[in-house]
Amino acid sequence: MNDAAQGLPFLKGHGTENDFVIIPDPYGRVELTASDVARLCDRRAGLGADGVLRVVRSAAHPEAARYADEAEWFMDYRNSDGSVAEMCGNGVRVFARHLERAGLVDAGDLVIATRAGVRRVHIAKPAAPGAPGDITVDMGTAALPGGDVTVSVGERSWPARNVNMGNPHAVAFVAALDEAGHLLDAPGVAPATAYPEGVNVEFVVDRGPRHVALRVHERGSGETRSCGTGACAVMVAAARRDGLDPAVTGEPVTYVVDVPGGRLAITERPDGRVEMTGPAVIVAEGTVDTAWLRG
Ligand SMILES: N[C@@H](CCC[C@H](N)C(=O)O)C(=O)O
Repeated sequence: MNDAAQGLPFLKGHGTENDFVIIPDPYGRVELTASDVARLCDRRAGLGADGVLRVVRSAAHPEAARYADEAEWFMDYRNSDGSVAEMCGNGVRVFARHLERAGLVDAGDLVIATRAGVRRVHIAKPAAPGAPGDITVDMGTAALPGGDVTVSVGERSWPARNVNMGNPHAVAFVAALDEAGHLLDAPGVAPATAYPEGVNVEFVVDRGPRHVALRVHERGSGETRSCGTGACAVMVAAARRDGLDPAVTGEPVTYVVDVPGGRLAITERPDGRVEMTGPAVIVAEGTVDTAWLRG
């Protein structure tokens, strides 16, 4: 934290119940340590969230200055344990909703910088007053590193697909979502060399044609109610398992991906770009007591 700060303005929002504390910091003056982030995200002693989105002008952030001409705003995302991650799909939608609500951008098209590169975003106009439209994010292309991966919880294990959406995922198809138990701890993943930076793990079941449901254990946040990058990784893994590859057929493919906190629509296009559409809501705003945060 910046010692000069008297109180730290924040907002709270969520996308399919993946929830975030949002810290507006246009000039990059707020220094958030890992322990500050963990305190903010603490669900009993803090505000409670799966992660923090710091909203900084790209020009004011050393990791994003190179994007400043293209993307005015940089999403500085941290997991709830304070660790830094490259990308957060639900976070980008919530970040865009905050910018729109604050009057910093209009509905329509914008570009947001992330550690995984720039992401093109479309904010749909409200269908009716008070009914915010969905937000679509071009999530870039999925990388599918080869090699077998195995996910395990206790004595059980499942083959999984390694998918990178700017951040790392292991996608395991299971017979039932409760097979993986309570997910209090991070699932084991082998070989560990497949994920030198850690991994997000998705467990997936089929719900119908091009319709799946997932549970997720997120690196740095534990089990959450949704993961946007995870839903995209799952969609691509499910499509390949189903013998569908838009790059081969020339036709886009869309899957509905149910998450514990809602529903996302994910489309893979023939050029490999993956688009995610879903809701994003701001629910509160206020001021953090900086004496508490530093205490
Ligand atoms: N919930 C996010 C992903 C957040 C980052 C992830 N935990 C990681 O460490 O890679 C999403 O919606 O994509």
